[in-house]
Amino acid sequence: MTEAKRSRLETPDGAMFDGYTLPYGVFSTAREEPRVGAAVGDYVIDLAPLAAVEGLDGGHVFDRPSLNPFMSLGRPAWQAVRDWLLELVTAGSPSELLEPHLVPLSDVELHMPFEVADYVDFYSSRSHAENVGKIFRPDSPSLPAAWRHLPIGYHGRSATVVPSGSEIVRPSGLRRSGDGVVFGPSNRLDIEAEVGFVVGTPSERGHPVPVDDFTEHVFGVVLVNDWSARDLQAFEYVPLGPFLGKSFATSISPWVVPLAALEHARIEPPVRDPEPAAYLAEAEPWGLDIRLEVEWNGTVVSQPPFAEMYWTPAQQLAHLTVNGAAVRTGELYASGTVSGPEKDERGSFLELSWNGSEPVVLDNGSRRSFLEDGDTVIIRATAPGPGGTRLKLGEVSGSVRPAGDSGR
Ligand SMILES: O=C(O)/C=C/C(=O)CC(=O)CC(=O)O
Ligand SMILES: [Ca+2]
Ligand SMILES: [Mg+2]
Repeated sequence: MTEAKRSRLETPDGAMFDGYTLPYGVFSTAREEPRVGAAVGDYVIDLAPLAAVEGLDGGHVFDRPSLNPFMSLGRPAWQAVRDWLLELVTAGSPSELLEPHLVPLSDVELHMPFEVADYVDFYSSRSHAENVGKIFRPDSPSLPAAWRHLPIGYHGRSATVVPSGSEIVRPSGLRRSGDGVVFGPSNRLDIEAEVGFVVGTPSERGHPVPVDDFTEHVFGVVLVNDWSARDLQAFEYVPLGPFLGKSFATSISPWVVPLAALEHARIEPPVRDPEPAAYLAEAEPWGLDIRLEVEWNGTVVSQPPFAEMYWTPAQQLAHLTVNGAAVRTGELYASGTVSGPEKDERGSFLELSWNGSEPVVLDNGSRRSFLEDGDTVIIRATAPGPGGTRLKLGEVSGSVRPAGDSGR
C-alpha cells in the first residue's frame, strides 16, 4: 500500500473525516432525494453526478437511497471506486472536477446507510463476558463453557436498527420486582459500545465462508450502540438469550468506513488458548487497533480498546456460516460489547457502575448508574491510518425519551 498523498481538500483537525477514510453514507438535501455520498473533510461528495460526469462503470448504484446496490457489486468494484476517490481527493487532480459535487455536511440530512438484512450480535470481549458473568451469575464460572472455543452470539432484530440521532424511547416490559413480577418502563436502561461489520457480498446457503475470505464479503465498519434494558433482559433471557431486552433499538453510525481504510489498524489479536478449531484458524488474523470513546451527557466515561477483542470479525463471519447459514448483502454483525481490563475501558454502564453499586460521576457532578430520560450518549472511534496518522471513524449518538413517548 502506498502512503496516502496529502489531501487537496481542507481537512482541519476538527473536521469530521480526513481524505483517506472516505466513508460512504446516504444523504439528502432540501432539494434532492436520498442518495449515496462519500465524506471528506466537512463535505459530502455527491457520487452519482460525479460518477456520471466521469463515466465511471456502474456509477448508477450511487443514485439510490441505500448502499446495498453498491455493496452487492463485490470487492473489485469497491476497490475501483475507492482508488478513483483517493485519486480525486489527493493533490494533483483538477479541482473543477470535484468542487461542483461537494455539499457541506452541515447542509445535509443523513439517513440509514444501508438496508439491514439480518442483525447478529457477538460477545467476543473477554473482559465484558467475565464482568457480566460475575454480575449476573456470581455462583458460576465467569466465562461460559463454550466461550474460548467459539465466538458466542445471538440473532437480533434488523427492523429496529436505527441511524445515529434517532431518539430511543425507554422500553417497557416484564421484570422482577421483590418477590413478584411487574410490567413497566425499564429502570436499568444501558448502552453497549460495539463495532459492527457490514456484509457486501452475499454467501450461498450450504457454503460456509472460509475464515480467510473475510475481505471478499465484508464491505465496511460502523459504530454500534446496542441499547439494552438490563432488568427486562435478566428476567426473560434464560435459557434462549436476549429478546425484548435488546430488540427495541440498536443505533449505528451513518458513515460506513470501508474495510480497506483499516489496513493500517490491523494487529495480532490476544493469544487464544486453546488453539481455535481449524475453521477458525486465520492465516493473517484480523485483530484491529480501534479505540472507542463513550461520552455520557458530555463527559467521556470510558475508552474501550477493540484491540483486546478475543475473536476477530473474520472468525465471527466464519463461525456464523459454518453450519451452512447464508449471509445477504446488508447483514450487520456486531462485535459484542467492547470492554478492556481497566475500569475506564468498560463498554457498558452495567459494568462501569458495577450494576449500580459504584455510580459514575459526570463532570457536572451528577451521578449515574443507568440511563435517565433526556440523557445523551455518543460513541466515537479512531484507528491508525497511513504514515502514523489517526483516522476518525465517525460517531453514533442517541438520546433517551420517556417511556410511551413516540416523539410524534
Ligand atoms: O452475559 C450476559 O448475561 C449478557 C451479556 C450481554 O448482554 C451482552 C451482549 O449483548 C453481547 C455483547 O454485546 O457482548
Ligand atoms: Ca450487544
Ligand atoms: Mg439492540
